[in-house]
Amino acid sequence: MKISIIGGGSWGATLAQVLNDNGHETLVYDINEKTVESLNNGRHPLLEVDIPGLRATTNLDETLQFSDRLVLAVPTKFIRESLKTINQHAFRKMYFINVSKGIEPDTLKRVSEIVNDEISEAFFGAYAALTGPSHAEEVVLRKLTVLTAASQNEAFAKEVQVLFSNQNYLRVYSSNDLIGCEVGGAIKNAIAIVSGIMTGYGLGENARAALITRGILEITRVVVAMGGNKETAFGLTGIGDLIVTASSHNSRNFNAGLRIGQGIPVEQVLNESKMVVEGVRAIQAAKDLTIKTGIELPIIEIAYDVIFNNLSVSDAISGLLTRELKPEMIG
Ligand SMILES: NC(=O)C1=CN([C@@H]2O[C@H](COP(=O)(O)OP(=O)(O)OC[C@H]3O[C@@H](n4cnc5c(N)ncnc54)[C@H](OP(=O)(O)O)[C@@H]3O)[C@@H](O)[C@H]2O)C=CC1
Ligand SMILES: O=C(CO)COP(=O)(O)O
Repeated sequence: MKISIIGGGSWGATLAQVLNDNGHETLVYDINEKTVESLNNGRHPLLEVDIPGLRATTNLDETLQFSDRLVLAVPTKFIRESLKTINQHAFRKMYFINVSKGIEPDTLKRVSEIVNDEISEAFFGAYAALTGPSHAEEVVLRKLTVLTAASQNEAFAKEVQVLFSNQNYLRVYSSNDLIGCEVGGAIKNAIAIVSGIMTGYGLGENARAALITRGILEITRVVVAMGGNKETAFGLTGIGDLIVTASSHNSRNFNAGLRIGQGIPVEQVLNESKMVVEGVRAIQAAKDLTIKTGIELPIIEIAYDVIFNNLSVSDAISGLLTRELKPEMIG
C-alpha cells in the first residue's frame, strides 16, 4: 500500500522506515526544506542516523495525490493549521493515522476532534491513533516495540494494526477506546517533564517510582473526566508510555524537565530544544481541565506553577510534601 507521512521529524521519518520495512511505499511531507533534502539524502537531521531509501517532499499536493492514507506526525501545536491546509488541498476521502500526542489547551480537544473540526465531511474517511511506548531513537534501530492502534472504526483500527506490525520488531494491538488512548498519550508527557525535573534536582529512584505511581492515578482521572475508560490508563498507551517517557534519556519531555530541575530557566530550555516538548501544552491543558471540572491533579498543578508561574523546584517539592496526610487512594 502507499502511505503519506505528514511531518518528517524524528517520529514521522522513523515510521516511514517501519512502513518501508513492511513492504509499503511511503512519501514523507515536511515544510522544512533542509529536513526534506536531508531525508532524500538518506540521513535524519534530528536523530543523526542514516535512514536509507526514504522519499520526501515539500509539495503537499504531490503528498495528497500519492495516497489517501495520511500519517499525522506534526507536533500538536501545528496540527490544526496543518489540517486546515490539507483540507484546502483535499480532493477525495482521507484516512488519518495520528501519531502525535497532545490535547489542545483552552478547547481541550483531542487530535481526533481537531480532525473533525477541520476536515470537511466529504473528505473524511476514518481516523485512528497509533500510540504507546516508543522512542524514535529505538524504533529507528529496529528495537522491539509494542503499540496500540485505537479507533472507533474497528475495521480501520485493524488495518492500521496490520500496516505497522511486523514479525521482527514491531507489534500493534488494537483498541476501541479512542479517548482513553489519546488522553493517556498526551498526559503522560506532563508527568515525564516532572520526572525529569525531579532527576535534575537530584531526587532519586524512590521519588521516581512514587511519581510514576501517583502520576498514573492523575492520568486515570483525566482519562475518565474526558470520557475514556479507566482500564485503558493501565495499558500500553497509559502506564506503558508513562514508564518509558518518565525514565528515559531518549525522552524529549524528560530531558527538558532534567534541565529545568538543574536550574536552567524554562524559556531557555524550551527555546534550545531542537525537537518538540509536548508535555508543556499537556500541563496547560490538564490545568485547564482542573479549572473546568474540579478534578484534583496535585502533581500536574504544581508542575504548572513551575513552568508558567516561576515557582522554584524546592518550593514545588515542599508544596507536595506539606499536603494534608491522607489514606492512599488508588483510583
Ligand atoms: N519522537 C518520538 O520518539 C515520538 C514522538 N511522538 C509524537 O509525534 C509528534 C511529532 O514528534 P517528533 O517527530 O518528535 O517531532 P520533531 O520535532 O522531531 O519534528 C516535527 C517535524 O514536523 C515539521 N512540521 C512542523 N509543522 C509542520 C507542518 N505544518 N507540516 C509538515 N511538517 C511540519 C517540523 O518542521 P520544523 O523543523 O520546520 O519545525 C519537523 O520537521 C509529537 O506529537 C510527539 O509527541 C510520538 C511518539 C514517539
Ligand atoms: O511519546 C513518546 C514515547 O512513547 C515520545 O516521548 P518524548 O516526546 O518525551 O520523547
